Amino acid sequence: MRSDAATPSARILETPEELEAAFDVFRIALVGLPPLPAPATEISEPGRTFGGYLDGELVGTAASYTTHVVVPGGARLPHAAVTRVGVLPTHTRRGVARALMNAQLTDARERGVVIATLRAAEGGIYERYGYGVAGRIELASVAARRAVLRPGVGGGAAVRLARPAEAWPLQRAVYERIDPSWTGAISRSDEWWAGRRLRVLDQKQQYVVAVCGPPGAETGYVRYHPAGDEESIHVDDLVAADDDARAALLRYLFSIDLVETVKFDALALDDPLRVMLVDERPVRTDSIEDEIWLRLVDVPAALAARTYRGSGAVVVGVVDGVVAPNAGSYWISASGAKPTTAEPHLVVDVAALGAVYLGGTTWRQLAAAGRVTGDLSLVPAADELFATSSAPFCGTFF
Ligand SMILES: CC(=O)SCCNC(=O)CCNC(=O)[C@H](O)C(C)(C)COP(=O)(O)OP(=O)(O)OC[C@H]1O[C@@H](n2cnc3c(N)ncnc32)[C@H](O)[C@@H]1OP(=O)(O)O
Repeated sequence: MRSDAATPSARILETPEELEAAFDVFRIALVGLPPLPAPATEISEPGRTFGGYLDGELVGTAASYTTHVVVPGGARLPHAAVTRVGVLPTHTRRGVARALMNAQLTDARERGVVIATLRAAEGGIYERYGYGVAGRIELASVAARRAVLRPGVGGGAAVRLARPAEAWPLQRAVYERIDPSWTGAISRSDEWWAGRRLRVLDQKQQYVVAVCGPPGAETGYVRYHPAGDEESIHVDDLVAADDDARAALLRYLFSIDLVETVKFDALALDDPLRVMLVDERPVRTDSIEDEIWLRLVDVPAALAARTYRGSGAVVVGVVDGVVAPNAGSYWISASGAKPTTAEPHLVVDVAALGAVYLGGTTWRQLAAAGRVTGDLSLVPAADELFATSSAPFCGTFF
């Protein structure tokens, strides 16, 4: 029964029954998600699933995986991969998601998490909770027959198909051996792997895993599945230790008989694919979408952990309406970032700072959007400081 006066609350769920109930809430909220073909405990990190309550009834949920994220300069920071946020359609717009996000943020801070990221179902939801778009991906279709790699491209390593029994342990072993170090990469937890495997087995039974490199020392893999029509494949996951391994996997994908189109569901915006081809026109952008929504959970720690470039210095003022210790001024130069009592040159809210943190959104773009105030003549200096040599990219969906 609806009671408009009810105040939403959130708490950590512990028992298997509570976790099942939370998954059911998420399944109903995310219209169309099939039931989980295994106990929810298999995909839920203990202590990381929150329940949202109204009138004592479980009506919402939010969960996370504990991993690390790579930030500019290569540091790996404690990270919460936020996932499965949902509120029953009968109880939306009454503050349940806000209660969940705030409880999750407080808990993450207490555990020493520095950054939280998520993948948003809709673009209009998460900025209010302090998340900004820090990285974007390209979805692209490649006409396989016309995709010819340049003669100078490597990729001589042999590619073999993983046997069904080894496919999942092998993907994980290769990912962990590579230990991705690009800006935006994250580690993948036990529960993430369990969840991914269950979903793929449930929905994409015809998936194939191909690996390259010598057995026991593989340097990359690609997992793909046939698309709806019979002449296309979707690349779900492609991980390579280096350019050579990546080229070997691409060469394989473009040479599969009967496959006219290879669809990539997530390429970094500066992926070298086009440039590797003799003719780049077989690559067509289907869309560019937000990938990494980033929330700075601990602003001083996050700012201190990444590197900066150039010779300038700016004092950035940060506004954070939820996490009071994040608010304040930070002196940022190539020698580092630290809190200061100086007057800020540029002022942003924590979501805008999250957007520029990995270098995937620029201060100039924020300024054009009216999201920076202060002495805007220092925007180019801020951009020089925050510039990175590669576009942020995660490549892990959660
Ligand atoms: C990381 C992920 O898991 S992505 C998947 C997210 N889940 C879904 O999309 C499933 C379907 N949707 C839902 O379950 C819910 O609508 C949620 C979780 C998105 C929001 O839950 P609610 O409890 O309705 O949000 P809540 O009442 O706390 O709203 C907070 C604010 O967000 C706004 N808001 C909530 N959902 C939306 C939306 N879909 N679009 C725009 N604004 C929204 C509310 O209007 C409110 O605004 P205000 O702060 O200006 O008052």
